[in-house]
Amino acid sequence: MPPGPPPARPSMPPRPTAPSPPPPVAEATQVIRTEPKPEEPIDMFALAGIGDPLRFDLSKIWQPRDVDQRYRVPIGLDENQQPLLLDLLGSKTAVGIFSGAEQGSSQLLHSILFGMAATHSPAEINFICVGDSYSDPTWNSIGDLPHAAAIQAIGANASDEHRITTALEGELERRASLLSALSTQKFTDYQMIQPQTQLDPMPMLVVAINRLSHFLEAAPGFDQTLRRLMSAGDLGIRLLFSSYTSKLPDHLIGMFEQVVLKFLSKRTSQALLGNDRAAQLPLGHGYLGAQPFRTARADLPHPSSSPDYPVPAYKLFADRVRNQARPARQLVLPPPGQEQPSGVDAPLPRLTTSEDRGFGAETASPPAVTIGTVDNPREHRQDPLRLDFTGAESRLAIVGRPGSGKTTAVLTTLMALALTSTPTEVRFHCLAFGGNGLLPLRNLPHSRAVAPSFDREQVDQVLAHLESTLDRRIRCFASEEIDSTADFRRRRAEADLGEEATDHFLVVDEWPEVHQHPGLADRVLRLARRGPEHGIHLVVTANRWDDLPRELRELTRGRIELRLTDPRESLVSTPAAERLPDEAGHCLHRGLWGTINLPVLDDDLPSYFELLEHGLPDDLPAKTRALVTRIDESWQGPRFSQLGHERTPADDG
Ligand SMILES: Nc1ncnc2c1ncn2[C@@H]1O[C@H](COP(=O)(O)OP(=O)(O)OP(=O)(O)O)[C@@H](O)[C@H]1O
Repeated sequence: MPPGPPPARPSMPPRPTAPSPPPPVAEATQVIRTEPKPEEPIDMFALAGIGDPLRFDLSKIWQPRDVDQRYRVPIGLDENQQPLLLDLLGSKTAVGIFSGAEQGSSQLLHSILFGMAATHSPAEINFICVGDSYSDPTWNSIGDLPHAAAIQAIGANASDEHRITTALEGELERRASLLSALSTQKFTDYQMIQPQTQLDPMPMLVVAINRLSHFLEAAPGFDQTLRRLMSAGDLGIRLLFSSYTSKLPDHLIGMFEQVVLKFLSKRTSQALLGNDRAAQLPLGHGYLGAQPFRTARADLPHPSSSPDYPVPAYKLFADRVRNQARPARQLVLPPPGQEQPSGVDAPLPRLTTSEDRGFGAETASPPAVTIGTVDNPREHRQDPLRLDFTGAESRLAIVGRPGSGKTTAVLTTLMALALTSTPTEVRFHCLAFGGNGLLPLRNLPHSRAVAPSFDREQVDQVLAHLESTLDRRIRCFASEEIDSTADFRRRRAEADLGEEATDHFLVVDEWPEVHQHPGLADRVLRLARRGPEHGIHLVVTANRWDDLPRELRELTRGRIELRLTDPRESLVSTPAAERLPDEAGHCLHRGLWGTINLPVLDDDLPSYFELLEHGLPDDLPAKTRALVTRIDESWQGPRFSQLGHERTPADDG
């Protein structure tokens, strides 16, 4: 946005022949302090009635207005030097501001948002600002306003468009369901009734789009959302866009109130106004419909600033109101992975050491753990990436290209289990076919085996042990009339069943290697079929879904899909897989984009700045081993034999 006042300009442009309605007068206009001379630039804050952004009375600016004054904002002065008001509750859903490139439409869009923020509290109006990657200057200081619900430039990042469109669609659904909860179809009626209810307030939401046609080129998928916004009914959402061209999507035609500023092209002027007057307009002049006016500006240098370093009034206004009101509901949160990765304990309650549970978090069985965070743009939230081994995730497949973070995801899952359950409650049996990544788990008191592929005897022993456990449980469940693992766990707490109700986890890291062991795939499949209902769970990893046998693919309803070599092979959604950043630890879980925590303590991770400079340290495996040692040393309960790693007298579970 060009700083400084506009050049001196001639008098008003001629009025077109079409008649225009008299402008309504807002309460705010009655407190204008100084009336600018025709040639003086018009300060938005003076026009809006709040005056000097350094001096206005914070307690007064957002006083509730009469119904007929609400959502009317001044945008400039008409030919009689009277404030010209834009009525956002008027009949049209959208307002389009047109000008040639750099001829003031983005600037007016920015100024109008500040005019709104100066006259309406964040409880009354919120903004979502979107644009192409060159739009950032148009949103200067908007992010500091408590009215800002989201600011999103759509650039090279494939997920940005999806996140903003999903967030808006979620907002449409949320508003529609709030309205229907009050059996009303009008947002203004909702606003009237809501204070007497427990329901959320519903501020007007202005979707501000900078350079609409450029934006739609960068974000073609947004067109569909635009269509929905325009046809959604009276949900209190208004579109405010700037455009350098008269060409617009069909569904906008006739749906917007038109502000036309200077154009160099007579043809565009003809298309918009039916004459070539926009081509004769001086900068800073325009038409609202047929009404000529001079535009107000929020970016005039404040008199207190030095001419060498002019500080625009909007910045001072934003600084004053920042944090001065409850901020708008944030509709787009920072994308996953924007911040530094978290450690395995980040989602856990405080870790302590106790005599009966060792080192870990005090949480109850049954086994379910949070191993990361997922983005839920439709609900405007981020949720824990939670694996529930009592349900769908009892059979879990972790699939992704080499280096996408599969082994790390397994480590984090098992470390999270080890920090939330004792070795009596959960036990791990790992076939470490994918390299040495799982070896640090060997010293966990929860691990019965971490068997490498070359140790055929150990691999066989792992399977034989689980098979006999399964067979024993099948008989035990029948004789004791146990109908579920929940029942099993409950009965364990109450009586001696002659069978430990431990949840066993068979982990097969790098599935294709099973084919090096004749008969192994069938044995694992049998455990996968019958195990979960008897507390025996399966975690498998593979580079591709096609590496898993069809039956196993169908059985594994728990799925973590990391970045695939070919996203078209996704079992979740190809577009979602294509949008996933090609960075280790980014995944899809239940259709949502998430990131997986690292298998080390949060305190052991570098600070954000260290991470920016040096990336992840090389000694993460050492830190995982240190955490394992800490858990091991703190465990004072019974120990069972560990295959290939005998350390303590056995009590075999
Ligand atoms: N959740 C994560 N967050 C940050 N970095 C990660 C994460 N997971 C893995 N990484 C990084 O990516 C590297 C590869 O991870 P990992 O060995 O787990 O991948 P993989 O898919 O098992 O690879 P392969 O198929 O080659 O065995 C690790 O060294 C680690 O630095």
